[in-house]
Amino acid sequence: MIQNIEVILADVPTIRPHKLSVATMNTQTLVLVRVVCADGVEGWGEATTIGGLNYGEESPESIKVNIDTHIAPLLIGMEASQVAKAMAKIRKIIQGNRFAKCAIETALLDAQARRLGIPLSELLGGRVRDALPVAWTLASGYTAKDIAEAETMLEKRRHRIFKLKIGARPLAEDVKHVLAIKKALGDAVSVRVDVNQAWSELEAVQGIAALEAGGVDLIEQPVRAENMAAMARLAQRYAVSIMADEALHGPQDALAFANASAADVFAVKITQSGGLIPAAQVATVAQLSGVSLYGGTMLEGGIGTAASAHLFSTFADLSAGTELFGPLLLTEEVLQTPLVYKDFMLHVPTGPGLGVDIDMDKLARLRRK
Ligand SMILES: O=C(O)C[C@H]1C=CC(=O)O1
Ligand SMILES: [Mn+2]
Repeated sequence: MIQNIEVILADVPTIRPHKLSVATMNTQTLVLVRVVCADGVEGWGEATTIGGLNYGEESPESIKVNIDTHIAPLLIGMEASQVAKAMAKIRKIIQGNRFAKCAIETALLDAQARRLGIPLSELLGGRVRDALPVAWTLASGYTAKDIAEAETMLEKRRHRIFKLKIGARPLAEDVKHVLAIKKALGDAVSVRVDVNQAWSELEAVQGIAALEAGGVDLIEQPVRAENMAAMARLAQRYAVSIMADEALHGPQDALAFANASAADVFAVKITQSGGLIPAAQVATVAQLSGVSLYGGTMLEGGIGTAASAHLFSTFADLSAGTELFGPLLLTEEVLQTPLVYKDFMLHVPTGPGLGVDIDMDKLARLRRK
């Protein structure tokens, strides 16, 4: 039986300012959900977002209020092992709130996998790989700093795929910045850009042409999420891969995008999709439609990152890799044992459930009072 649901906010400084076209992050607010069951089993989930309300329509504070006030009371007393039944009730009664739903579903699935003594990946259909390629985002705002950061990552054998955040500055400046980094890092390295919706279609036409010619591999969400028609025109116009991110709010959007041939790659995010199961459906739609997959992040800490890793380990195709580096952007680790990043890969935990555990003393110090 589901006995208690607690939502914890913890503000953790980032290792350096992280500059996106929609926000500059100096801290990340972890939104953690703890579900306690009557049989003594506990599950954890995460609903972390980026930049308060700058990126998505749920804020850390709204997620906490909505779970505490509207979602938890619907679940208390329900059978904890019947995760699908619990989630069907929430999805029927509660509109929107995909991040909140994701955290709840993750915690219930974590608890159930622990109960069964199996890794979460096995409850999600079974892993086909034990380690995931993991990109790093260069977003200091300075070209020379970004190049030095990338070189350190290459030396440490931590990352060899780099995503650059652009769209805040004039197009010509952004193009110059990206091409300077690509030139410095060379052909053995994959350089990608994320515009976070900042360009008009005309800017995208001009920007993508220059970036493609300079050897950039992938263009993420160049135009507004709502503008599926522009995404389709860009995807058809250019050979370089066009990826949808903010446009995908679950399986229904994925189906519309696939039907419109509006992206070459989908960034699958468990929170944006509304949970692990809907995120798996987004991946299924992609695979049935010939769209490639990328494992996305909302820069979550260890819980959300582990949950995402378990799901992405089950994807038959993961040709664009992942960006599950969230915990590495933070100055504080909330897990008892950190996730393993080695030889350009994130290793998927092997223990029961998420296979990671919260350091409760650490969290007690970090949590918002
Ligand atoms: O992809 C996004 O839009 C959000 C996020 C993921 C990595 C990163 O640096 O920012
Ligand atoms: Mn993105």
